[in-house]
Amino acid sequence: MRTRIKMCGMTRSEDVEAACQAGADAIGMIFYPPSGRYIEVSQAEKLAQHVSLAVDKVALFVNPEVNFVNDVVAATGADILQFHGDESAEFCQQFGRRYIKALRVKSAAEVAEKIAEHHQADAIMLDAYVKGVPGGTGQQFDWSMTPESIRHKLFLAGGLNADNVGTAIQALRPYAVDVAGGIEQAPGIKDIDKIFAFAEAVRQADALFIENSS
Ligand SMILES: O=C(O)c1ccccc1N[C@@H]1O[C@H](COP(=O)(O)O)[C@@H](O)[C@H]1O
Repeated sequence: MRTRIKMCGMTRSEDVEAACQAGADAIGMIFYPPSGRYIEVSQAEKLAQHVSLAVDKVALFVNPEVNFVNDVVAATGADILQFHGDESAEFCQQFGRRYIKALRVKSAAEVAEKIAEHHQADAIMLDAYVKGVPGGTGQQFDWSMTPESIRHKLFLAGGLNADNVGTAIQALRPYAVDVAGGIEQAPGIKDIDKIFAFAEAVRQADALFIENSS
């Protein structure tokens, strides 16, 4: 299995195109106004037109209004919704779209409880817990708190970059890795070299697995 790649927090068309060229499987757009990576719906509508055919468009929200989610989906054609706040399972399911439920890792017990609550989510993202900030902090969490049972639908996030993503893949074998800050020069402004380096580091880690298992 190859590790899927989601590159998140896109604000510029050239970054979207570079991510698609580098081999990203999904592109994330952030609809959480306090984020330095936030984009308006009208901007996202234009950005979505630069996403390659087989690359999923992910719309990220933190405790959004229902109408706002519907507006974003209508404007961007988002394939996948990512809920990064305290949304209930019922809330996430009502849109009839595939969705990723992001959980911030505070304790193993709490993660287990939330995974059980969100067992119908298409994917679970684990990200670092930082008080008062819902995500995109550039911080890593203690990977040993990752339950084995969700590896097949795990999006690993939190402080990943080209230097540490290989170690993360070796340690956890997640379904996908998710990155925002690790491919940037400033919030929302991606660095093309870092985009390609990240994708290459993932490919190298996957190749090592194939090599070691043959
Ligand atoms: O990136 C943000 O600003 C953000 C804001 C609110 C919720 C989630 C957010 N980002 C998500 O967090 C991951 C990890 O970010 P990083 O690599 O540690 O910088 C990011 O990929 C988004 O999925």
